[in-house]
This record gives sequence, C-alpha cells and structure tokens, in this order.
Amino acid sequence: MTHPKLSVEDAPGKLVPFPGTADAPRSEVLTGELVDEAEYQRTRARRLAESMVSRLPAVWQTPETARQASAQLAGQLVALPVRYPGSVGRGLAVSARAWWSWVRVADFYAAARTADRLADRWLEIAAIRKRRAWWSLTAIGTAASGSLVTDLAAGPLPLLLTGGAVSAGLALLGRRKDGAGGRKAVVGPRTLAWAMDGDHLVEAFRDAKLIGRDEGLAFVRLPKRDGAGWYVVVDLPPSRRASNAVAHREDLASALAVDESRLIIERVRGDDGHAGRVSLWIGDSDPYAAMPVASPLASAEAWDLWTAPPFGSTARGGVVAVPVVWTSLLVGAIPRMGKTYVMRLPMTAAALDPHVRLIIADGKGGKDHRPFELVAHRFIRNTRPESVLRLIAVLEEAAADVENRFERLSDMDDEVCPESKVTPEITRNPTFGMPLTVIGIDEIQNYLEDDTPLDLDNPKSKKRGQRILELLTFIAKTGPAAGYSLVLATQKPDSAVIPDKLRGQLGTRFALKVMTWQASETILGAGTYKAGMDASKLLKSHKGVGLLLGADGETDLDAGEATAVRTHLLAIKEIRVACHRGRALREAAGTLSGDAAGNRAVGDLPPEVAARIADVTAAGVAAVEVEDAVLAEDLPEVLGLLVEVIEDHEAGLVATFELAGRIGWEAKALGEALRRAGVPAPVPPRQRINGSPHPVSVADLDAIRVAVIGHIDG
Ligand SMILES: Nc1ncnc2c1ncn2[C@@H]1O[C@H](COP(=O)(O)OP(=O)(O)OP(=O)(O)O)[C@@H](O)[C@H]1O
Repeated sequence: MTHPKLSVEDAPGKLVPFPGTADAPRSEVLTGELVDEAEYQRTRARRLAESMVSRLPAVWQTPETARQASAQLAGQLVALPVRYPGSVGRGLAVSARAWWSWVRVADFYAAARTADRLADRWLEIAAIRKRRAWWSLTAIGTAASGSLVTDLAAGPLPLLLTGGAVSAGLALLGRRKDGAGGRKAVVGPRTLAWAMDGDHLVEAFRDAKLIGRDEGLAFVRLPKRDGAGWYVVVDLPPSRRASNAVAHREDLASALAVDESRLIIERVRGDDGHAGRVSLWIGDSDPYAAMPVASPLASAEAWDLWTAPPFGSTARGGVVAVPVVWTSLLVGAIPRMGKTYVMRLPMTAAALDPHVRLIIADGKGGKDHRPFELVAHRFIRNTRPESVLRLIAVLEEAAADVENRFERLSDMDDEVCPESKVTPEITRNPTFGMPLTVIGIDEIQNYLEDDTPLDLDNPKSKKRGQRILELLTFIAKTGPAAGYSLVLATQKPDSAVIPDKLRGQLGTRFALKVMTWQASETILGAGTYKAGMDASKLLKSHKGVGLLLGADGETDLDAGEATAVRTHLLAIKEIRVACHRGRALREAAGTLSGDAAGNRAVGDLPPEVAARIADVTAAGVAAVEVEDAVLAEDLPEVLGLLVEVIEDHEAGLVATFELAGRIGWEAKALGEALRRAGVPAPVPPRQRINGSPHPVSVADLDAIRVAVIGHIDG
C-alpha cells in the first residue's frame, strides 16, 4: 500500500514525483546529458580541484575570502616593524614575571600559605629560593661569557642570529591574540569564513557552553561552501549530546555573531550519525529573506494526492513535501504571516486530483478560498448563522460517511482491501464512492467559539461551537483510515480554542511566526520549546516561513526535529487556474459532486452514527465542557493561564520558577498570585526536586487542579 511520508530532501534540485493523471501508470523519469571525452575529463578535473579546495582552511576556499585574507596578511606584514618592538617588550615582561615567580617558588609558597603550613615549610622554601637564585646567576654568567667567547672567536653573526631568534620568541609570546577584547564588528562572508575555521568554531562551541573549556571538536566534514553558505559536520566530545547543541542554537549563533535565522544546526542521525554528531549550515545572509519560490502546483496539470504535494524548501534549498493522506495539518500564526497561503497549498493539490473530494469552510469570510468553489463538494463561505448551521450539517454528513465507509471496507474482499483502510485503488474507483476527502477550515476559532445554543429555545443546550468541535474530533480520530484528512488554520491555537483532544489528532503541525514561545508550543506540542523549536523567534519579515513538525509517526520527522521551511508562494490567480483545471478533470472523470455540481442538499445523520460520535468524543467533550466552564466562571487570571500550560499527565510538585516561566511570569509573582487564588503552598514550601543541589520554591500541580475545580463548582 502506498504510505506517503513527509519528506525533507537534503539535496537541492532532487526530483519530486510530479503529476500525471491519477490513473496513468507512473514510472521514474531519468534525465541526463551527453558529454564528449574532453568535457568529461574537464568535469573530473574540476571535481578534483573542488575537493582539494575544500581541504583548505575556510578563509582560503573562496576567491573573495582568500583576497580578504591575503589583504589582511599583507596589512599585518606592513605593520610588523611598528608592532614588533611592542610585542618583544610585552614578551620580555611576561618572561620576567614567569622567571621571578619561579625563583620565588610562588606556587609552593601560595599552597603552603593556603594550608596554613607556611611556618613548617618556610626553611624549605627559603632553601629552594636560594638555590634557584644561584642557578639564575650561573645561567646569566654562562650566557654572558659564552657570548663574549663566541663574539671573539666567530664574530657578531651568531650572536645576532641568536638575538633575533630570542626576540622573535619574545614577540610571539607578547603578541596580541586575535579576537581579544570582544568579537569583530564586521559581519559578512569574511567573518563567516573566519568563524568556520577550525579553532574559531571550537571557540564558539566553548563560548556557547556546548563543550567544556578544555574540550574540542572532531571534524567529520571540513568547512565547505554549500549553496549560499557554509556547511560543516562535527562530532562533539564523548557524553556531549547533539540534541543539546540543537536546543541551544541561539547561544551558538551569538557565539558565531550571526542571527539565529542564518544558522541551521541539525543532528546527524541514522547509520552515518550518532547522538553526538551535528551538522551546521550558516547562510551568508538570511536565507528566508530571499524572494519566495513559486509553487510547482501553479503549473501542474494534475496531482495525485497520494503523493505528498510540494510545500516549500529548507534554508539549504532542500525540497519539502507534506503528505495529506493519513494525517491532518494544523497551521497556526499571528495574523498576516501567511496561514491562508500555506493551507491553500495542500488544498490546491487536492483540487488538482479529480479523485479527491474537497470540503471547505472559510471562517475569514473573504475571497481567499472562493476559487475552490469550482471544485468543492461542500463550500461554506463565512461564519453567518446559516453558514455555521450548514457547516454542522456538512460535518454530520461527513461523519456519517466515515462510519459508512468503515462498514463497507470491512465487507470488502481481502484482495481489494487488505487492511480495513482505503487504498489508492479504492479511493480512485468511483464505484466504491470513497474518494480521499480533505476538509479545510480557515480561522477555525471563528466557528469553535460560536456559543449560540443549538436549540435556540433552550439556552442551556449544546453550543454550536461545541458541536463542530465534537464532529471534527470524531473525523480527525477515526477518519484518516477512511480517507479523511483535516487542514485547519487558526490565529488562536491555544487549548481554550482547540482543546488537546482535537489538537492531538492533528499529526502535522506548522507554526509560522507567533508572539510567545508558549503559543509556539501550543501549535507544535509540549516539549518542543525545550528541544529548541520556537516559532516566536521567527521574524515578522519571514512571511510564509515556519517550523514544520510531524508528530504522529506518519511522517519522517519526530518531535525532536522541526524543520524551518520557506513555503512556496501560490497566488489566488494561480489557484483559480488550478481549480479550473481540477473542475475539467472532474468533469472528464465524472467525479464533480455536491455544491460544485449544483447539488447542495446535505445528507442526514443516521441516529446510530450520532450515538457513535457521542461515544467517540465523550472524553473530548467532557474536557471541552470543563474548559468552557472554566472560562465562564471567570477564573483568577493565574489559574486561567496555568490551565493552559499544565499538561494532563503532569502531577505532583514542580519548581515555581519553571511553572512561572511557562506563563512568562516571575516566580515571586506566581507564588503570591497562587496564594491569593487560594492554592495552599506545599509543606515545606522549598524542596529539592529533580536533583537540584539546593531546595527551591515549589508549587503543587494537584493543589492547583483542586483550586480550579473548586472555582468551577463555585
Ligand atoms: N510563502 C510566502 N512567501 C512570501 N510571502 C508570503 C507567503 N505566503 C504568504 N505571504 C504573504 O503574507 C501575506 C499574508 O498572507 P495570508 O493572508 O495568508 O496571512 P494570514 O496569516 O492568513 O492573515 P490573516 O490572519 O490576516 O488572515 C500575504 O499578503 C502574502 O503576500
């Protein structure tokens, strides 16, 4: 069975499987170029030269940096006569200090003093001092007489040579160290090449505290030009973790004097990697500030949605494709960062596949999604009351279809349906009536926050938003095997709007720029901030750029490795053209259905399916009701904030500063607010937890829960 994986290709330019009509057999197409012997030899020579150049120190690898390095070297040579006497003087002072400390037996003296044994050791120290003074006088006398004899016997040349060598040694000792007194102010290719050179890179790792002062790095791949930046692979010293280096990207960026958006640091995994191996790529400039790349979907004749559609590219130019089948996508960001553009990418791919059914609800209510009306099975234009009611009916129809599909799948022949899941053949065969179905909802919070009662005569009846949540949770939970996927976008990704029960089912997450690390975590998932993934660090100028994470095992990425992706740009004009093509393909395949075919009547929800939805979502709904109640009861601010950051599985004590950090408060303010909100402090209030060497102020998560419930119950 085809099992699409979210793929991030490292090699720029690698071919993405590209359309072909869904039914057409697809075979791999190889491209090549015919070259003659001379051209072949030239290419070999060029490769050899490139490989030799990559072994040079980084600053000598590109003509520009080599020119700058030579200019710097020439400048240093010109300044040498002026700087030389000063260096010799400093070297002399350093050696004199070292000699004096040796004669005075300074180390022994200091040790005896510290141990209060000076009186015992004094005679011994005095004897050593006398002995060393005599040795020094003897050495000076021998050197002076040796010089005199040499001068008389062989002339002044040997003395001049020796003096020159000694002065050079002193100058070396007294030279000003490069980089002393702070980091260089100049940024650009010169300093980057400088920073990538072995010793400087090791120094940066030390400064960022990723390795110890006396530890080093082993270079697995020497610094080398790679696209518009530098690439290097290093092994950390034993017991240092690569994941820690990834989590402290910002520290390393600071030590290297580059903006963190220019630094891509990743673990090298698999057979070629290990837990202490990291790859570093540093861009010459902000890789996300470049002109956006146009989406290949704009010119695609058709798309087979079982093939992950192109989504964007990594900083290094690798192609990123995001699967739609078996998983659901959550896109979150502050306004105007590109959520709508991003969610329209997989939906356009869906529009280009005639065997895909599209259901779209536009919570924004503008024209952004209108082109999809040409192909959409169901299309809800806005959040007006009648539209919200229609969305509920459409989702009920979809939920009933999910149930019905499972029944039919279980009755199917093993050959056709080996796993009680849809297969490409099943979804493409109109006689089965089980096309892949993508439900895309933009600004979903506008639907979920609708607190109009379903039954207008009964204000206590279930709210419309709750019903939508219930249905979406059901579809997200049970739908993927039946060919259903969700693509949801929101500017309010917090758990009050999208409860964990639903969010947990959305296995692929994409966080564009958000304001706080907490908001980033609510999109990407708990623990992602600590692992170094923080979408609040993206710049506002990074439109369409976000962190992509596969969190449901259906993708190649795991929770430890979000990838920064610059999404492709696909304008509404191009989407409209694609939708026209999609409509023509559907008409040809006889699959144009629902609203697009003028059939707006929505199917009913059979009572047995309604009961099943209630079962499947019972836990989720209970949680939602608690959360809604929490909001309704107007909790003290501190409890309202904590409810959002304490995970269901957490219990017991937690350091107050850690809990305060989660909501962006000071520990002291949190302690006081908890006291005011009636949360009793643990006894004793300061305890050693998580191996802390000293007792720290702690808060009791269970007591906080009790207080929240107390407030709800009044
Ligand atoms: N991949 C991209 N590359 C460059 N710019 C982009 C990209 N995607 C979107 N943009 C730009 O970002 C702007 C905002 O996009 P979009 O309307 O999708 O944002 P949004 O987050 O949905 O906004 P809102 O919350 O207001 O609905 C657009 O004007 C578009 O030009």
